Parts: sequence; structure tokens; C-alpha cells
Amino acid sequence: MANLELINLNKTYTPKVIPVKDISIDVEEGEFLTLLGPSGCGKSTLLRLIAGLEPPTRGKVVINGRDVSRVGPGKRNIAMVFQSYALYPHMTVADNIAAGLKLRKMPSDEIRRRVDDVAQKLGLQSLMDRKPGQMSGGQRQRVALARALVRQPDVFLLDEPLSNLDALLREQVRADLKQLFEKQQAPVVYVTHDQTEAMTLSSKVAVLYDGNLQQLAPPQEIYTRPANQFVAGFVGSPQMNLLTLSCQGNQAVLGEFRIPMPNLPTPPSQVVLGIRPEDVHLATPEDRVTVQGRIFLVENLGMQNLISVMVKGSEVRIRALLPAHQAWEGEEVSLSMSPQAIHWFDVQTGDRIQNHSSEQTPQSLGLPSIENGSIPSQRQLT
Ligand SMILES: Nc1ncnc2c1ncn2[C@@H]1O[C@H](COP(=O)(O)OP(=O)(O)OP(=O)(O)O)[C@@H](O)[C@H]1O
Repeated sequence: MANLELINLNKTYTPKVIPVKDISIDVEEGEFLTLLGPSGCGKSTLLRLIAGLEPPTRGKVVINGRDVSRVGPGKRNIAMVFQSYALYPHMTVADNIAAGLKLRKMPSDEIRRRVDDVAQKLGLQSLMDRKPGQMSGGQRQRVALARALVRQPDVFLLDEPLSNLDALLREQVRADLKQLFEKQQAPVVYVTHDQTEAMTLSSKVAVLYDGNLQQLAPPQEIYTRPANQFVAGFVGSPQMNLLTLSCQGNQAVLGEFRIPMPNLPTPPSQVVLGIRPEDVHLATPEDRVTVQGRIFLVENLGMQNLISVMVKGSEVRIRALLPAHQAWEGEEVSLSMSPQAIHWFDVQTGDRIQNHSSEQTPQSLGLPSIENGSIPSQRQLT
């Protein structure tokens, strides 16, 4: 059973530069872990600690039950793919792919069998005699992947492997990667700051910020139940609306409107309300939580418009993703926000302050319930 364990890993460069702070993560056989976070959050440092390119200041890296924290990179049986491809420029594709196996003195017929197999998987057969300088970026990246796959390592490490490719090619290679690694048993650790890659490729995502693990969960959970305000704001495009609002009892004050909050033992004086633009809609009479305002900006995204609305009686702006041609600049609109789609965060710590709102019922929100088909009073407006 292939697995990778990171146990209380720390890396300190200077007292002020601590890019990895007490990180513990398990990656099991067949799992694809993505390290996601903004530039400088410590993703590459963590990957280098796993690869053995740097020693940890504290903590352990364990591969298949063996503590490799003090074992050199060549002896960890890890394959790494870099953003820069790191191919040998004077060698052909075939020799680049085979280089690691030759170093390990593998019999030549076994090398040929493995190289042919991986070249076929990655569609490289017609390029085997070319040198890296005679190929496109996408082709070079496929050779770099082939070189990693052919080794059949215990762990795959990939450091932003798609970041040198243009947008279209990125999409294609991303899809190839997904198919390729679905068939691999060895754990994969993939570094990116691109949330689309993280969401589409991973079985679990570790969101990092300032060396700290913010959340470790499957991509869907990261999206639907962000653990804190940082994760909520970092994952999702367009970005989640994050509004710091004052509270009156169990209601958040949004301009002229009151938004019911979950019942808290001690209602705070302020709270952060989060709602994704795709969860804000034009209101219908049945909607319970609505706000009104004027549209001051419409951004055309093709199929949809991203509209920015200034909420009546406030300077607060809410963005909503609406079908194109549903709203125009200067127009007054009524927007609905389903209570189930609202996230609440502690204004001091940024932590999520409720379980998922799907646990909320109209009653728990202090709203009238629908009985005998009757529609409750339309809005929670004051
Ligand atoms: N060898 C080093 N000596 C001192 N500081 C370093 C060293 N390597 C990295 N750092 C610092 O550690 C922090 C984390 O760097 P790291 O490269 O791990 O971030 P990252 O999340 O991978 O960023 P990016 O996405 O920009 O590559 C940064 O502040 C960086 O300047």
C-alpha cells in the first residue's frame, strides 16, 4: 500500500521566514493531493521537503511507513515534474525518458518496454527522435511527465507543471493529466496557485496561507464549506462576496435590510457574511431574504453578466452572476440570497461560525414555515 505521511513538518529559514508551519497531511494510495495557495504561501517549500531537496527544521516525511526525513532525494524513489520541464537539451525524447532508468542500470529490454509503453500513453511515439528544442511547450511537458511516469515511483511530485502553457493548451494537458493519474496508484502531490486545476484534478486539496494549513478537504467541500474567510475568498471565481456587517441581535444589518443569522449563544457585534455571486439571483415574490439596490456595473462574461449592485441605504456592494440580458446598468433590482447559500464568518478570527447552512431550517432562522401550501410573508425586510 503506497502512502505518504507528513507529520508536524516545519521549515524555518529565518525567524521571520517560516514557510511551513506544523503541517500534517496523509496522502493514501491513489489519492491526488493539491497544495493550493497564493504566491509565497510555502507550497514549493513543502514540496521540496517531501522530495528531500531540503531538510525539515522539525517533523517527518514518511513514505510507505519508512521515515525518509534524513534520506537524500535520490533514495526516496520519488519522481518530480517541474514547471521548467528540466529536460536534457542535447538528448532525444526517447533518451530523456529513459535517462533515469539507465542511471539505475535497468536491463535495456525492460527500459525499451517501459519507454514504449509510456510514450504510447502520452501520444509521444512520433516525437521520440526529436530534441527538446524542436518541440512545443505542451509536447515538452508531456515528455517531462513521461519521464516521471516511466520510473513507477512511490510518490509523484508536480510543481506547477502547466504554468508555462497557454490557456488552451493548459486545458488540454490538464484533461490528459487527469486521465493519466486516475490510473496511477502512487500518491500524487501537485502544487498550483490555479484553483481550476485544484478543483478538477484533486481528490483532496490543502489550502495554504502564510505557511499554515487553512483547510484540507475534497475540492467540493472546500468550495461549499470553506473553513474560513481566507479559503472562501481564495477559492471560487468570481470571488465570493464577503461583507463585514454589524449585527442587531440575530440579524445582520445590510443597508436597509436585515439578514437572519443562525442562532448563536452570544450574538456578535459584527459578522462577515459570505455569498457566492452565482448564489445571488433576481428576487421572486417567494424569496425570503432579499435586498434592493442599484446596478452600477455590468461585466459581460459571455453566457452570463457579473453585475455589481450598491445596496440601498449603504455603501455595500454585492456582485451577482446573472444570465446575460437580465439586468442593465442604472437599474434598481431586488436580489435574493438563499439562507442555505450564505456563509457566516467570525469577524475576529475569520473562522466559519456555523455548520453548513443546509442544516438551517426556516424555523432555525426564525422564519415562518410554509404550511398547507401557503406562501409566507414575502420578505425579511424592515
Ligand atoms: N532558500 C530560501 N531562503 C530563504 N527564504 C526562502 C527560501 N526559499 C523560499 N523562501 C521564502 O519562503 C516563502 C515561501 O516560498 P515558496 O517558494 O515555498 O512559496 P510558494 O507558495 O511556492 O510561492 P510561488 O507560488 O510564488 O512559487 C517565501 O517568502 C520565500 O521568499
